[in-house]
Amino acid sequence: MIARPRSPRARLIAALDTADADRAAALAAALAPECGLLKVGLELFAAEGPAGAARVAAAGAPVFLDLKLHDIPNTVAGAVRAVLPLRPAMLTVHAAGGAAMVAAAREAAERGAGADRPAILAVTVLTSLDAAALAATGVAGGPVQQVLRLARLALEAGADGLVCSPREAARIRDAEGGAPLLVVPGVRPAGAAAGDQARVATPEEAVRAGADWIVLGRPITGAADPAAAARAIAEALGA
Ligand SMILES: O=C(O)c1cc(=O)[nH]c(=O)n1[C@@H]1O[C@H](COP(=O)(O)O)[C@@H](O)[C@H]1O
Repeated sequence: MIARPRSPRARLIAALDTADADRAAALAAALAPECGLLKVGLELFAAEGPAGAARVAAAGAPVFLDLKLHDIPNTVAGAVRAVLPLRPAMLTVHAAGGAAMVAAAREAAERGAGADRPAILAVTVLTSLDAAALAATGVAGGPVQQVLRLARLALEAGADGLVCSPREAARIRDAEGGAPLLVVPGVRPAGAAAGDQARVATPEEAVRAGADWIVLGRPITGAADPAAAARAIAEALGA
């Protein structure tokens, strides 16, 4: 399983959110030397499937396959088995799928890939949800409380780590300690547009709060020079 990052550059995960495999491959080639991992998400996977993910992997950096699986345990286990040949370093499931589903994902990964398995990361509360949007889904108590509840559930079920916003990272570290891998999207360099992200902070704040890795998409891929944008973020973290 992937080891914790040892340098500011290694903390950086670039999200390659595009439906165009040629663009994803070009971004991957430019960004592989500047980042710890490259993230393949739903947009590229829906458009280009495993072949799209393989083109990103060809750039040479480890791949974070962010499929946010959320289904009955049997179906999630099957999906995990199906993507193992891509040798992702990280794979996401939704903690809200429940303990049995998270456990099924972990077991399928372990059986299929042994010690080489991807880290199973449980997404807690999407960073695009503010308190009102979360309440509208029927969850009482606010994002922090729900993130902490789902974090405990997922870790007890066998998740290796969590995905949360920078606003909850320190609270997770207080509650769960240093062991869980913490992957934090909703990250914006000072002055960058938040877009559809609701719970955001800067790269420096996210790392100070306890993030192992930070995920940035548009602030990097939307820049005129994505590699330079990634380098600037790593430099701000002390690279
Ligand atoms: O699992 C994720 O990576 C994820 C979880 C979450 O709660 N919020 C979130 O933004 N992400 C992903 O992180 C990336 C953020 O992209 P930008 O908003 O463009 O920086 C996207 O690829 C999202 O799919």
